[in-house]
Amino acid sequence: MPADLSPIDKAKFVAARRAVGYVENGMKLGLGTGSTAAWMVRCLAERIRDEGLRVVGVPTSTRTAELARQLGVPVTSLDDAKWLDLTIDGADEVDQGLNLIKGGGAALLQEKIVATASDQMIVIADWAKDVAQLGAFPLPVEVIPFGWQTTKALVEELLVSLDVLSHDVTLRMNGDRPLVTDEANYILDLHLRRIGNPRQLAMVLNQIPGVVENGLFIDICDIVIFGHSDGRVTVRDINEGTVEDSRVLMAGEDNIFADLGDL
Ligand SMILES: O=C(CO)[C@H](O)[C@H](O)COP(=O)(O)O
Repeated sequence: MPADLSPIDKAKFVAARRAVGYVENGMKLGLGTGSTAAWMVRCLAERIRDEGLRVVGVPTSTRTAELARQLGVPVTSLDDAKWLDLTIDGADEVDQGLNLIKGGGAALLQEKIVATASDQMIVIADWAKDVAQLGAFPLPVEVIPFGWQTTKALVEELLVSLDVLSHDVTLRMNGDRPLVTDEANYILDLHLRRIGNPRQLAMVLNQIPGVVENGLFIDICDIVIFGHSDGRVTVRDINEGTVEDSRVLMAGEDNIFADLGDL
């Protein structure tokens, strides 16, 4: 195990490891984006290598596609796969109703399309993403570059009318240039007070011309697996509440992180 693995990375790893346990032979999978999703791709590659697991994945970003190819996880397009059995992805915040804020990694558009085209979505996250109410994490909104400043003004006007704006809406930058998404769009980050009605906000944001999609995932996630740095996971199911709070067990090991070096 890398000696300097942070407590957060340990938590992400155990959540990913547990989620990959839900994967069955022959499944078509949505592969999320971000550092937690990258652990999931590594754990999936391990099962493909060690158990001969047969799956195909639809990546939600060029980053995830590259990682999957490097590690020998077969990939295809959503148009080829058409419908998926399961998507496993990270999140920036998760509330008690399993509503999410996503898009911290600027991949929310493909992530939402892929998760919506799946029978089931499992979110994997470290314990710090578990919140009572969404909104402390700035809400990402993908907008087309044409007229983005007008779109931003319309978004601000809406947020003021809903009384949820805490301070300015900002254009996400990559150095001294706007960050450009995989779909050649920009990202606005909305700094809000806590979001009282995420369903309403998600709907009205998408009515604004120039807005492509927002990072609120409502009624999409079925199960959340929160990892803890001591190797425990908390599993929360949308239908059954918290169904499990246990340590991730691996064959004959005292140290849950002992085989990280193989990934
Ligand atoms: O939504 C996302 C990318 O658009 C990520 O899933 C989210 O930002 C969580 O990332 P990480 O696992 O690195 O904390």
